[in-house]
Amino acid sequence: MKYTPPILLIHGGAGDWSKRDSEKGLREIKNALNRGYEEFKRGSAIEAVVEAIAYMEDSGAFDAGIGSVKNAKGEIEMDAGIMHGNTWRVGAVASVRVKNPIKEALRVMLDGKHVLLVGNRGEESLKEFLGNSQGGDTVGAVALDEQGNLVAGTSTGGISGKYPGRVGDSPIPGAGYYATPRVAVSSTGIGEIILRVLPAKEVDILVSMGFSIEDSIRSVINKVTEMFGKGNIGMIGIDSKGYAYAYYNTVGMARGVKDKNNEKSFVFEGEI
Ligand SMILES: NC(=O)C[C@H](N)C(=O)O
Repeated sequence: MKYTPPILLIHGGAGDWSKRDSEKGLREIKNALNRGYEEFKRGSAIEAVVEAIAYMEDSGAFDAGIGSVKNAKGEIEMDAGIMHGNTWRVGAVASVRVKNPIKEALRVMLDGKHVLLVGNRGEESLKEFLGNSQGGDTVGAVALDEQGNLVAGTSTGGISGKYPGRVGDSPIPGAGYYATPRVAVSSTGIGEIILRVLPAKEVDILVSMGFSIEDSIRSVINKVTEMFGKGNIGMIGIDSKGYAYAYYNTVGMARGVKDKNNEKSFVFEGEI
């Protein structure tokens, strides 16, 4: 459906939400949506995306920030990335242990020298928060502001029991997120599949060929389902005209959208 900028569309992960606290997930999606949307008053799509994701990292209801799942050694290692579509600027961090990985990713993007930094570089330790995982899922946000800025970001604790040092799709542009002058997209699901398919990049290619954001996201996810079966991917996306869409092949995906006149959020059925 078409929305009026400024628009914020977020997700709290695709997965089996029948086994999680979906009411809490939905409540926290609404809070994150409102927290991020506030930023449009003073900031741009960048601040809206970062603050919505930082809220979800701090919530504990999702597999990101303090809610991150643990690796095989019982430690938290998080990945995050952000991209500003209009300028192709991008910043990401992988295998970090900081309070808000999305803010670290933003620092990498604003610094501009590199795209992806790996490992801890002496930031605030998350040790005191270890063990807060409530089994939620990866978080992401996409936004289009009134100036036409398209921004996408994703943040995750990865996959429970992963090998130490494992990096998923979430900090990789074209996989866990992607933004161009045409679209902003965030993915969630099994990183080992998403890294093979690069669905966020594919959505931009399809939109550049003239397909709608809805058809593009649907066809990429249907392709993943054909190749790898169900239960492994969800995506949200927005285009430069304000068309927004969310789709997944899992049992649910926490998600929500907000503009001046609309606010919607769902975990299970519901059309963005
Ligand atoms: N739940 C997720 O979306 C996990 C994330 N895509 C990863 O594989 O690291």
